[in-house]
Amino acid sequence: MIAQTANSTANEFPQINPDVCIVNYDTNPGKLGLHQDKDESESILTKGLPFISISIGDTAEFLFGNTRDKDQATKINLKSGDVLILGGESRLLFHGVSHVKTNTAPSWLKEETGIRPGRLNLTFRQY
Ligand SMILES: O=C(O)CCC(=O)C(=O)O
Ligand SMILES: [Fe+2]
Repeated sequence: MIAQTANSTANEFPQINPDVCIVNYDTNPGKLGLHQDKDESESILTKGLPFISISIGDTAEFLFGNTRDKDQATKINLKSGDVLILGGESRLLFHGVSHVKTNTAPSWLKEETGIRPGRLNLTFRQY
């Protein structure tokens, strides 16, 4: 299942103690080709410990699947405030961003924070 409540998802994956937060700011097109995240240690990957991606600002079209073929990948929108957790059997899925959708950030966020056009993405990882 892809979309779950935070509570049910949190209970399914082993907890991580992140030691790194990678911060990216993507403007349109913000393309990130399909890849697997395998830089973490063998033991982290073997246990399926998740990494966590938080999206703020403009919406990204996010792709994931079992191969590097973007035509076979599932597409979902990651909107501002969405939290994506890839762990367990999903830990080594191929994933990427096809594009960032211009001017899709919530208007309250733009007004209250002055955030620039684009998508702020934070990924928390344990190495
Ligand atoms: O943009 C995202 O939500 C995921 C980013 C990602 O896959 C990565 O940094 O390896
Ligand atoms: Fe990744």
